Amino acid sequence: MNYGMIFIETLVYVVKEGKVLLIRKKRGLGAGYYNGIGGKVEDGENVVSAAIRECREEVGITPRNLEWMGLLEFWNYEDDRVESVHFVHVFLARDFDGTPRESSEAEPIWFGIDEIPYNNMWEDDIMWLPKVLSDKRVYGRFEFDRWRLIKSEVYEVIPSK
Ligand SMILES: Nc1nc2c([nH]c(=O)n2[C@H]2C[C@H](O)[C@@H](COP(=O)(O)OP(=O)(O)OP(=O)(O)O)O2)c(=O)[nH]1
Repeated sequence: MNYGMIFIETLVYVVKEGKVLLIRKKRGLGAGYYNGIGGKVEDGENVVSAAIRECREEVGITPRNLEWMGLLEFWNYEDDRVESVHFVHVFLARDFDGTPRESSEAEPIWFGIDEIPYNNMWEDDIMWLPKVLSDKRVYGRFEFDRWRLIKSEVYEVIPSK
């Protein structure tokens, strides 16, 4: 959903047999980084249907039973001006249909939970993704200047699951 500079987005982490499915993003913002599967919610979609569509488009799988794990806010500044604000809903999926395949946007790769390549990921991920993968819900607010992290706040959502 694009309200000018405000975006509603999704991120899905598929976890199965002690591994998490990440993508290596091939283009756009964050290209070259490993990330969960996701993108912008489009007009007429709800957040869950967008999360499912992005999984199908990016890696050809359909997640089952998405569990909502939290909300992240990414505020990107250019000097003192807000360039864009991204509200990102994070989900876990413990099962899926289909077989992960590469697309023009993403290459899917499984990582052991202890082998997640945080130094090739967005800087904030190490502050909240371990909590999500330990089944904790999170709320995070991050400020960036030209997409370099300058401020962070992370909370576990209480009551937890
Ligand atoms: N893990 C993580 N994900 C982030 C961070 N910042 C950020 O925008 N993302 C995610 C949220 C969205 O899932 C994704 C945005 O991807 P995108 O702009 O390519 O969206 P899209 O697939 O709809 O692409 P497009 O059609 O606009 O090209 O990146 C971050 O700091 N950490």
